[in-house]
Amino acid sequence: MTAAIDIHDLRKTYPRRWASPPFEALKGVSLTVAEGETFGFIGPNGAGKSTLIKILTGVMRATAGTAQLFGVAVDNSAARTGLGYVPENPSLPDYLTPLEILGMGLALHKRQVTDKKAHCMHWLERFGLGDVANKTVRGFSKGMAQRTALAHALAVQPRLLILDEPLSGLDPIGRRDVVDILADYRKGGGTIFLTSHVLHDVERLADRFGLIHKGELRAVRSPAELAGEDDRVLVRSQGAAAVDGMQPEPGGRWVIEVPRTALWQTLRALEAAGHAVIEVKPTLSLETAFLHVVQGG
Ligand SMILES: Nc1ncnc2c1ncn2[C@@H]1O[C@H](COP(=O)(O)OP(=O)(O)OP(=O)(O)O)[C@@H](O)[C@H]1O
Repeated sequence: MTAAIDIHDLRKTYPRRWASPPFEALKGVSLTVAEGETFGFIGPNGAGKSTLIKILTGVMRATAGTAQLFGVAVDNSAARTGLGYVPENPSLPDYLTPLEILGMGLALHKRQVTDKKAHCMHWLERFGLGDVANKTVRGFSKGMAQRTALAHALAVQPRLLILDEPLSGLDPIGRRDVVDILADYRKGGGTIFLTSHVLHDVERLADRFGLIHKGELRAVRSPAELAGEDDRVLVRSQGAAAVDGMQPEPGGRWVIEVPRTALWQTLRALEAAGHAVIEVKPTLSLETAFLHVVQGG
C-alpha cells in the first residue's frame, strides 16, 4: 500500500539573513506514515516541526531530499488533493463567517455534499461554533479561530490531516473535545500527522511518536515502547495492614515504587495482606520516558 507520507533525507537550509549565517533547520529527516496511522511529531521550540510541515503542505520547498503524499511529490499541487491542513496560528479572512469559510473549503476541494449548509453546520456544531456560525470571525478569540480552522479542515472529509499545534490556544475542555473529534476521524480510517510541544496532549491519539531535536529525528516510538522503557512501576493500594516497604497515604491508601521484575511479588504480598489494588502504572510520564530515550541516544 502507498504510504500516506513518505519523507526521505529531507533537508532545509534557510539562507543567510543580514549578519546571520545560513541555518540548517532540517538535517536529513526520513520518515514514513502509513495510511490510517496517527503520527505525533514532538519537539521543543525551534526543533524544525513547522519547517517540515510547511514543506509537506507545499508552502515551502526543501533544500534537498524528497517528500511525497500518497505517492505524489509535494511540489506537485495534486499532492494536496484531499489534504486538510491547519497551520499554527491560522489566519482567517476576518470579513467572512465560519459558515462561509467552511463553504469555501468545500468548493476549493470540489467536495459534493447533498446539503452544503447542513454539512457545514454539523461540523461547526461539533466544534462548539453553532451559535456564531453567521457572525464574522473578526474579534474571535484564539481558541475560536483555531476551532473554526479545524472545522474547515475536517468538513472537507480529508484523507490526510496535517495539523501544526492543533491544541494550542484551546482551553482544557476545548482540548479534550478536539482530541475526541480527531480520535473519531482516526477511527473512520483517516490519517493524521500532528505536531505538539507537549506529548501529554497527544499521547491518547498517536500510534507512534517521532521526537525531533535540532533538525534531526532522534527517536520514533509507539506509546507501548515508551512505557516499556520505564523499568519502574508505581503500585497504589488500599488496606488496613502495613505491607513491607509501602508508604502510607491519607485515607488508608499505600504506595510503593518497585522494579518491573518485582511487580508480581509485590501484588502477591498485597493480596496476602488483604489490600485492594487501586492502580499500577509506569513511574515516568511518556514525556520523561521520551527525554530519557533522547538523552540516552
Ligand atoms: N524563514 C526563516 N528564516 C531563517 N530561519 C528560520 C526561518 N523559519 C524558521 N527558522 C529557524 O528554523 C528553526 C526551526 O524552526 P521551526 O519553526 O521549524 O521550529 P518549530 O519546531 O516549529 O518551533 P516552534 O515549536 O517554536 O513552532 C528555528 O531555529 C527557526 O529560528
